[in-house]
Amino acid sequence: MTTTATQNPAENHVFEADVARLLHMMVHSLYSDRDVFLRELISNAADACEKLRFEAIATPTLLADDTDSRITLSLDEEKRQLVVEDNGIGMSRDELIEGLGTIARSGTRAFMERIEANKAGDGAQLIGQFGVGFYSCFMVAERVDVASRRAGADEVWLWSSDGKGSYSVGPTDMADAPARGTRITVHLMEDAKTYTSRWSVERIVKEQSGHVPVPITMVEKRGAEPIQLTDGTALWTRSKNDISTEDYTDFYRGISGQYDEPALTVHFKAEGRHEYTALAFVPGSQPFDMFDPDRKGRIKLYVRRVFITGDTELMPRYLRFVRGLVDTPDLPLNVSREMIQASPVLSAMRKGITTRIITAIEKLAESDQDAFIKFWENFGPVVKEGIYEDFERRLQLMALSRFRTTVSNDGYRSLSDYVKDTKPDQSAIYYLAGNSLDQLKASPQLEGFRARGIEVLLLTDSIDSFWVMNAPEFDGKTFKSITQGAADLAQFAKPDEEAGMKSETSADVQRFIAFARNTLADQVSDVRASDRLTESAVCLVAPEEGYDRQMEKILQSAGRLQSVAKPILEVNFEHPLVKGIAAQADSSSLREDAALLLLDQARILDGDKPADPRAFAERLTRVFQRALES
Ligand SMILES: Nc1ncnc2c1ncn2[C@@H]1O[C@H](COP(=O)(O)OP(=O)(O)OP(=O)(O)O)[C@@H](O)[C@H]1O
Repeated sequence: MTTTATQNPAENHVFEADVARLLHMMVHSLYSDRDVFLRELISNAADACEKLRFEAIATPTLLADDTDSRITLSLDEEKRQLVVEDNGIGMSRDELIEGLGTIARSGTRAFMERIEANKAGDGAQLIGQFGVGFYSCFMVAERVDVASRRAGADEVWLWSSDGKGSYSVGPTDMADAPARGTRITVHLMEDAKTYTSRWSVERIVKEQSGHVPVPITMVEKRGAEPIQLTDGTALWTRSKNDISTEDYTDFYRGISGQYDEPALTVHFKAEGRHEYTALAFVPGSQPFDMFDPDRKGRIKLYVRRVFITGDTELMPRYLRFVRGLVDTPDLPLNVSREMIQASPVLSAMRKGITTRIITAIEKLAESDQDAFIKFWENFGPVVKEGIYEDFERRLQLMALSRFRTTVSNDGYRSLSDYVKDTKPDQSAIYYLAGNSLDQLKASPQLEGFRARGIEVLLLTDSIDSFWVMNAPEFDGKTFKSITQGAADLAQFAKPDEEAGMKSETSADVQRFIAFARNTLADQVSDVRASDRLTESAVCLVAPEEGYDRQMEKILQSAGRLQSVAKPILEVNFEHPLVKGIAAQADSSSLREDAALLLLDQARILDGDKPADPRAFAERLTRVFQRALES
């Protein structure tokens, strides 16, 4: 039965609030690069053809006698129209409303915030990444009509909107829609006439959509012969020698939705027990949602050139920035999602691609320092998750990692660099973890290490605190936090002293330490003389057992620590202030204030607040008053 417009008039719908906001932004903020709308429509058309091929595996009748996928662009200069038509899966009424009236993806809010903040004017570059593709046609359209017929259905629906807040959906005549698939008629704005010009459209298609795996033809004007613009051959099936860098870049842009150049391209064919072809890219810049906990890998799975799913675990999480695809003849076409995840072919492919990508990164580190550092700055924080997660490859990933250290200045050091420059008898790789490099550099805990010329890794990524705890030895050296346990620095000489020389603790200092231990007993587990301080009077360290200071803070703020171990207050008995306080009689009321103030000072140096800000202020006032009176 054919449904006609007269039987059932179109209903009006208001766009979801987020869509309306997005449309407003499309038109007002992204105006500068309007060509992208065509890429987005073509990419949706190609996806629709791939979805149909996939559904047709189970239901071959969906294809009827029209088995070859195609995308056709028809231009009409007089009517100022551009039509993008595909013979793909098509959309039912509900799918039209769902697909073109709402925004399902959570990342869209982040996208809009970024556009609104107008950061680096990168809006157009973000369209593809955020998947807000279709709406981009309102950058050039006064009105858009989408006529669609879902494969196998005998209804045709027309969605129509001027992009100003509402749209209509209603049944339409068969004659107004393709026999299968979707026809999108873009009624162009006066200043967007260029999209009816053969040359413009041809240029944009070749530049932006040259590697879409569905052939694209163009009908220049009504009644003209169709011209083939691209042949839809899958790039990855061609020999590497026949593919230029530009070809790869275009393909990468299509698959990633990013506009940059790929930092690395890995294309290979595996033969032997499992056969597959992989084409994967490391992007040249960070995808916006790299740290989104829901973000999955973005490697598409094809079986004999048929797109099966984009939702497989073909990449370990710590390589989630890699984009690309794998095509294998070793899985059945009608493979289910569960079968895929459990399949040994999948794990073989995952292993194979992971190895190739890591090898390519290693080669980059050897061959092009600058490019490698750029890679590291973009993706290092994610790659380091692998040291924690990938038991098999953790040493390899540790060797790849680069760090800021107390001697790196503006550059980076590898662990091999570190180990090469360790002191004789230094058995540990020392590290200090925290939130910001500046704060770490100013940390009192570093003083004794600096004075002895011992390098310390400065770790600022949140994953750092995790992997260092589980990391195996690197080149025979263990990782040791300098905010935990004893520093044992006396074994290393300062430039002006001999190794093993320990200054004598005076009786006064010993007395003061005993007093402070007593006074601060409910706040610290110990007060002791420090060999890690040279300039500051005090610092806090964590006890030998348990977590270091930074890890404690991370776990505490995540609500994952039941009770926090009391820290140890280390006191620099060479410091004139400490000496002066220590010289006071035990009965002096200054001593109690001093002990408590020293503890709060250590807290502040650690980036924390005094335990009781009011009591802290009162104590400080008393000390000032005393100084003024004397
Ligand atoms: N030509 C088409 N044929 C069939 N469905 C379509 C077509 N164009 C759009 N759609 C549907 O509308 C939805 C929204 O499209 P839109 O371009 O806004 O985002 P997307 O394509 O899902 O995201 P991404 O750009 O990340 O692929 C699509 O997911 C698809 O379901």
